[in-house]
Amino acid sequence: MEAQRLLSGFCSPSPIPNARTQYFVRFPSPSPSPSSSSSSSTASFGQSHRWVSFKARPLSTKLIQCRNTADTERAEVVVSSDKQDLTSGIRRKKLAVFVSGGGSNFRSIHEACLNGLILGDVVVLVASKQGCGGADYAREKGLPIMVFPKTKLEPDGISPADLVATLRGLEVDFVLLAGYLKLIPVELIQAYPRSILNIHPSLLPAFGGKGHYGMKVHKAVIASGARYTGPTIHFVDEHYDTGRILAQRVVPVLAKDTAEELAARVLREEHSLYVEVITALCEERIVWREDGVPIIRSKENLNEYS
Ligand SMILES: Nc1nc2c(c(=O)[nH]1)N[C@@H](CN(C=O)c1ccc(C(=O)N[C@@H](CCC(=O)O)C(=O)O)cc1)CN2
Ligand SMILES: NCC(=O)N[C@@H]1O[C@H](COP(=O)([O-])[O-])[C@@H](O)[C@H]1O
Repeated sequence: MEAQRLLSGFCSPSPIPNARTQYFVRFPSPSPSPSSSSSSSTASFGQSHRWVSFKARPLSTKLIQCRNTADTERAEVVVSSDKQDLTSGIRRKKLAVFVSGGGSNFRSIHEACLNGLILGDVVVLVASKQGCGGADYAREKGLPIMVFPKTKLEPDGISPADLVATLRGLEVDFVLLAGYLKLIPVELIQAYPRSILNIHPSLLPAFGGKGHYGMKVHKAVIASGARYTGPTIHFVDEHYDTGRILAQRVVPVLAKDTAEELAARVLREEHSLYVEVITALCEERIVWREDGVPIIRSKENLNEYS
């Protein structure tokens, strides 16, 4: 067995298993060979009042998870060599992104899919108008584009029924609104329950609803004297900005901020927050509390939520 490296890892099982708990360390299975033993083995653990420290022989440790089992007589420590191990067995998701403007969130999401951060792929862009930055980026990347809805200015736009049918035909798992400025129809809401997210540039429910979009939001925040703002990511229901809040991030409003300066500061946090949330969504780490509030389970520790 390779020289063991002391890897002081800690996990706080909750509830604390009793002293008789037997811990199992599960390593990624080595390349299959007739002699390879099972990848699980017991290991010696010190157990203090709240923490368990353990030795493990990591292949190349990046992530350690403490998983409680239903059986309080045993808790499992998963020493994983990389993210893939922790998401192995989870299917890559198909994403549809909806835009109306510049598309910087769309670009950020697409890049995170390409670089492996997000366990998913953008399979279609839906734009409210052909002539927007998001559509330009999709054309540059060779992504399919649909225009929705059909309007006088966009006669090639499709109907709600065709939108749903096309997304279903593409086997889209999640719909991500990223600066989309039209009302999502009830047909799509019903076809994709708990599967449509939107990002809004204020801390909802403040500064949300009809008429609250883009720079209008930042101007209203500054005019109100609010000292804090920030992006909100929420599930989409039939009305503007009233769906269940999933994630928020606080951004300071500075005394001499212009709306443009504030918008830029919030947008940077949007890019980071949306990629983090979509990563969790595609890794099936969204959990719905009994009161209907969605929360995100930590990747590193299955007992932590945000
Ligand atoms: N069913 C839903 N559809 C949409 C939601 C939602 O929560 N439920 N979110 C919006 C995005 N959004 C805020 O995050 C938002 C976008 C646009 C408006 C708005 O007032 N739009 C104007 C039209 C603007 C235009 O066409 O240029 C309007 O309806 O009069 C408010 C909030 C996306 N869809
Ligand atoms: N109410 C919806 C709304 O105002 N959305 C906002 O539009 C901008 C789109 O930027 P992007 O096109 O560069 O991603 C983003 O700031 C997003 O929060």
